[in-house]
Amino acid sequence: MDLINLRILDVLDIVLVAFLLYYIYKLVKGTAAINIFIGIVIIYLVWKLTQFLAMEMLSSVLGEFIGVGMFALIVVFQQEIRKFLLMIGSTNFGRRRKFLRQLKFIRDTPEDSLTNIKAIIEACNSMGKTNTGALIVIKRNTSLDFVKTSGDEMNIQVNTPILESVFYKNSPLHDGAMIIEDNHIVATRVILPVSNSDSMPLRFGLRHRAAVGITEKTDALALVVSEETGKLSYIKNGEFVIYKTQEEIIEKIKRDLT
Ligand SMILES: Nc1ncnc2c1ncn2[C@@H]1O[C@H](COP(=O)(O)OP(=O)(O)OP(=O)(O)O)[C@@H](O)[C@H]1O
Repeated sequence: MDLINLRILDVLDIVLVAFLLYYIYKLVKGTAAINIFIGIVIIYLVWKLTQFLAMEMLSSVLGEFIGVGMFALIVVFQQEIRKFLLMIGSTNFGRRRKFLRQLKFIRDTPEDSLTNIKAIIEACNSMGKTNTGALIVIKRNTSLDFVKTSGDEMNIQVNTPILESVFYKNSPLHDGAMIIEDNHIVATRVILPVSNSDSMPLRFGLRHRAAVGITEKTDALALVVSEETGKLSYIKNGEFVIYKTQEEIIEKIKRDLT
């Protein structure tokens, strides 16, 4: 019985390690950190091999290196570790929020705090038609106060004409990003942290890099209307989300916000 239990735990152990490695790979894929990650995996495998072959000296040298290397790793992978923890934390929060909402179904979230995604996407599409650039960030769990202060704080309920007029080229508010929290525009002209990921195609400029940057550092969602092409991009967890139709992007954002 013990043996069977042990085997099941072993399988679980391997599956969990595989998941962990997969997520780490996903986080560092396309960044300069990928080479460091591969280097570490190689050193670790060599260390394990030297242990297995009982090569005492080499194994103790590599063991020391890996022990100290842990601290170096935290420094080198600071951004990735942050993103990873955020990913884990925000998934749990999302579920908990959904669960709580189901529990208190009678006193559900007030209508006006459910973000009007349809209005946002309609505004983005109409801005796209006139090649009006826009950058909209929608808050989820992580606070965006650290960027909000760089812009002009406000409190206006989301609706299509307001969004369009903010990003209208001659509007004094059109520059920078807009932040939306619980269906309210809470800041405009916000300066976002720019991503330095080298996996982004060169054709994307600062607006797209800023959208990727904020979604790497927080769990927020970002929408970008390109001034050059009019195309709408949806960015989550530092990556461009693929969609085909307007209905599909609305559904995806709604799902990501619950
Ligand atoms: N760090 C930032 N935070 C917020 N907004 C920014 C930031 N950097 C640039 N922007 C916005 O992006 C605009 C310039 O975008 P740029 O042309 O470099 O981007 P792009 O990704 O090529 O987009 P587009 O396809 O619209 O040209 C700026 O006028 C500004 O409004």
